[in-house]
Amino acid sequence: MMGVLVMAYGSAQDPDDLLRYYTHIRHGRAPSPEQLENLRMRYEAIGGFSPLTAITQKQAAGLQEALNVMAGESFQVFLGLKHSPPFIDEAILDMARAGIERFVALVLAPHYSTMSVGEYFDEIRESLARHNLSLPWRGISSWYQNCRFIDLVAHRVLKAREKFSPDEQADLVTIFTAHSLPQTIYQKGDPYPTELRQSGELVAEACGITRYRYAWQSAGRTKEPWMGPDIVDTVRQLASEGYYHVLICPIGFVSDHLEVLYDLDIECQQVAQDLGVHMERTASFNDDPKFLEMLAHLVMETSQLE
Ligand SMILES: CC1=C(CCC(=O)O)c2cc3nc(cc4[nH]c(cc5[nH]c(cc1n2)c(C)c5CCC(=O)O)c(CCC(=O)O)c4C)C(CCC(=O)O)=C3C
Ligand SMILES: [Fe+2]
Repeated sequence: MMGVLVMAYGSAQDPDDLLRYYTHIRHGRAPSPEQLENLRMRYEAIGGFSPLTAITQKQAAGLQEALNVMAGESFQVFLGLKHSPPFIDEAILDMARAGIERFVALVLAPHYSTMSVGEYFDEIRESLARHNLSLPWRGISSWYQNCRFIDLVAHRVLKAREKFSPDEQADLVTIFTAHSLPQTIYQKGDPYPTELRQSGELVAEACGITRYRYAWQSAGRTKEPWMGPDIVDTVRQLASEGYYHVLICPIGFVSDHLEVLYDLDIECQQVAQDLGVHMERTASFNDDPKFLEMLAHLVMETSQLE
């Protein structure tokens, strides 16, 4: 039996879990009361708390089903989250207890950065060492180039374009976004910025669109500089250039969560409306069976590599 360790960010369980969650994201440093209150307000604006963990659980269950159909029950999926239970460390222990001898590690984020996917892989190494386990494993660093993924995103882009009239579509600008990171990744030669560009190019080519841009979203509220251009500034910039129809494709994310439901649908949408910009975004994959089939293919292909 091959283990599949599916990993994602995790979200607060309920409003009472917010301080613990925020402190965990900040590597153990508690946020100030103002920072906490600000975060609480953002969660309240999307209905109290994030749907992320529930969606991630459905994705893991759907991936297990797809693997069962395609590979005859030779894979067992385990879920490990970065910042909330079930933690990656618990999933590693569960795998060992289940007698798993080797596993594929998959992060539910398509692009690689040392500060995103790299940290999930670090957590696996630390957990294995902590428990004196020596399971061989293969991490899927990134999967933004996977042609099935590109086709699925292209399909979502074409679908979302239908929300604009044919005239508006002729004028429409598509913006591909991913989570911003501190600018220190530029000095480290991190592949993340290039990977976002490549994924956008591939999708644009697949849908036959030529007017598109890139932006970073959801930059942290810290003093250090984060990667730009920011999505909100980009929408302002486009309006100043005379573009009033904008489609955002948050290609760096595969679920609905705070970054999508608040940062795009509320914060960025408000700025767009104030400017008279018609803004839409592509729908998240969530537990779309086609998306989970794509992940199943990816896992099977990776498990067959020597
Ligand atoms: C690369 C990356 C991804 C994408 C890859 C991946 O998915 O792994 C991602 C996703 C997400 N980030 C999320 C939430 C948050 N991230 C924060 C803060 C931060 N993110 C960072 C990086 C990333 N984050 C970093 C370097 C910080 C600063 C830490 C510090 O301060 O040292 C904060 C703190 C407050 C704020 O800054 O807004 C929150 C609440 C949620 C879930 C929201 C929900 O519950 O629905 C999701 C999916
Ligand atoms: Fe984050």
